[in-house]
Amino acid sequence: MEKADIGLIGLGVMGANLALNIAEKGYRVAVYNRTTQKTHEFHENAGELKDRVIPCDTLEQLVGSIRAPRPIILMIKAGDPVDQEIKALKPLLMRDDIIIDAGNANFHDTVRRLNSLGTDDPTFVGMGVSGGEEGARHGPSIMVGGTQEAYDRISPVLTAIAAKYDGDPCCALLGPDGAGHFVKTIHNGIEYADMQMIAEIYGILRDGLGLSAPAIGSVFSKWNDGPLNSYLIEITAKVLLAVDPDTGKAAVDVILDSAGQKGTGRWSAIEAQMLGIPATGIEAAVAARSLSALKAERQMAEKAYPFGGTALSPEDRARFIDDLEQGLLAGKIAAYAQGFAVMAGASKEYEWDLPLATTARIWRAGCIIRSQFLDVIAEAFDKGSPENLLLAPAFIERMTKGSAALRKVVSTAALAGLPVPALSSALSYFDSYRQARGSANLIQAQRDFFGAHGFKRLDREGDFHGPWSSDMG
Ligand SMILES: NC(=O)C1=CN([C@@H]2O[C@H](COP(=O)(O)OP(=O)(O)OC[C@H]3O[C@@H](n4cnc5c(N)ncnc54)[C@H](OP(=O)(O)O)[C@@H]3O)[C@@H](O)[C@H]2O)C=CC1
Ligand SMILES: O=C(CO)[C@H](O)[C@H](O)COP(=O)(O)O
Repeated sequence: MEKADIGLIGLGVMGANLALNIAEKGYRVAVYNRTTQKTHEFHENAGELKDRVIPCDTLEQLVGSIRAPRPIILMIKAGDPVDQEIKALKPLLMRDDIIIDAGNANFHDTVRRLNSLGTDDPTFVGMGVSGGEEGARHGPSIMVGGTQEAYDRISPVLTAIAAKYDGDPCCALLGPDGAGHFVKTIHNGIEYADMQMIAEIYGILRDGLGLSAPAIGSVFSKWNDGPLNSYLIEITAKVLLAVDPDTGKAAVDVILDSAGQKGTGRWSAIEAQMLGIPATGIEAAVAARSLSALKAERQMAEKAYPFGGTALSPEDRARFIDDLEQGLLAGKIAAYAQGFAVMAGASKEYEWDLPLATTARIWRAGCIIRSQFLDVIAEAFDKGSPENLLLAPAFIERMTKGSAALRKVVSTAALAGLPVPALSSALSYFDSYRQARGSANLIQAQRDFFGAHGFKRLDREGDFHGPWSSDMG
């Protein structure tokens, strides 16, 4: 039997669709899944692509079915299963073979896995893949971390299966070792912030303006034709317009208001903190999901503190809805600026030389946060390396207009008692960032008072202590 060009382990949601995508692009793919029955069901259901799929019951069979040197994609649950699979594969593979971990790995694990391989072990590549089920099947965004040599060997198949934006594949080598998985993690952190801000706007429209789900769906649908145009806004409109077949109610109205999370958003916030880069939108979004999971406590708290806010009655409803659109755009700009700042910080810290314009370009199609807005970000990085996207000329005008709307949205929501943690964090980030003289001089004074930590002065060089003593009245 003709050997396969590539192997793939893990036929879950992502792996099965990625395997079909690979086969559709003309490659023969050998597949293996821990639960063997799934492998055969997958093969049986592969339709006209069946002839390009080689189902394997064992890892030995999988390795034997691929033409050497073998690229093997792991698309399984992140964490310990990846270590177990690498351990089982290693003795079966040669030095020139490549194991590609395409799951949502923590980049520290990727670096550790790479460092644990000896010179005679196979090559290891950490690869972030975004786009969910549909993206995996028809074209995801692919963020690769590894050596140029390994990338050159696997890029023909990766660029073939990746999403295309204006004909360009949304796939790139972003740096060595953990760079690809780091960028995917921050992609997800931005995804969290984007989704949270959209949810907050939905909350204002539902609880503040009293709009029904389909009416809110129509608002998002209209916004998708404007500057907010993006996959997330598009699916938000579709979700809000969908009907639950069992009850006839809006589908969104029968869903429990507790958000799940698998780790990448939290890792983004942790890495931002470790690097000392403010990423308040991502942090607020992660915390909001955690708070949403405290359903029982929230029910008790609502009894203890009955809703005291007032429902919104903006004199000009249409104008307020315009403010919501512009405010959401401003919040989104701040969140993306933070995400890119975290990547710039990591690039410096780990000497990755991350290509930020390329990163924005490969996010324009295929991934969950895809939008034309990323084209503007790519151009901003092409024109220079702004310290922060908020300083890029293309965003100054947008933010000047958008921040005024965001201020109205946040203040109106706060007075009405409606929670807007990510939107308000974006506004505070913007206000703090554009304030040349902040209030941290007082914090420095306090630190010096209680811990003799010292401070710098505005009017001379050096380290100083203040004129305070503990018995000061
Ligand atoms: N779903 C999504 O939208 C996206 C997911 N990802 C990432 O892709 C990876 C796969 O996700 P997804 O396809 O959604 O997950 P699924 O839950 O659909 O599938 C999980 C796969 O992992 C396998 N697996 C689980 N535990 C082990 C183990 N201990 N040893 C070997 N194999 C194991 C499962 O095998 P079995 O059938 O035997 O249980 C199955 O093939 C994850 O890292 C995920 O974070 C990345 C981008 C988007
Ligand atoms: O990587 C993804 C999208 O880009 C996955 O869908 C991931 O599971 C999303 O994260 P979470 O489950 O924490 O919401």
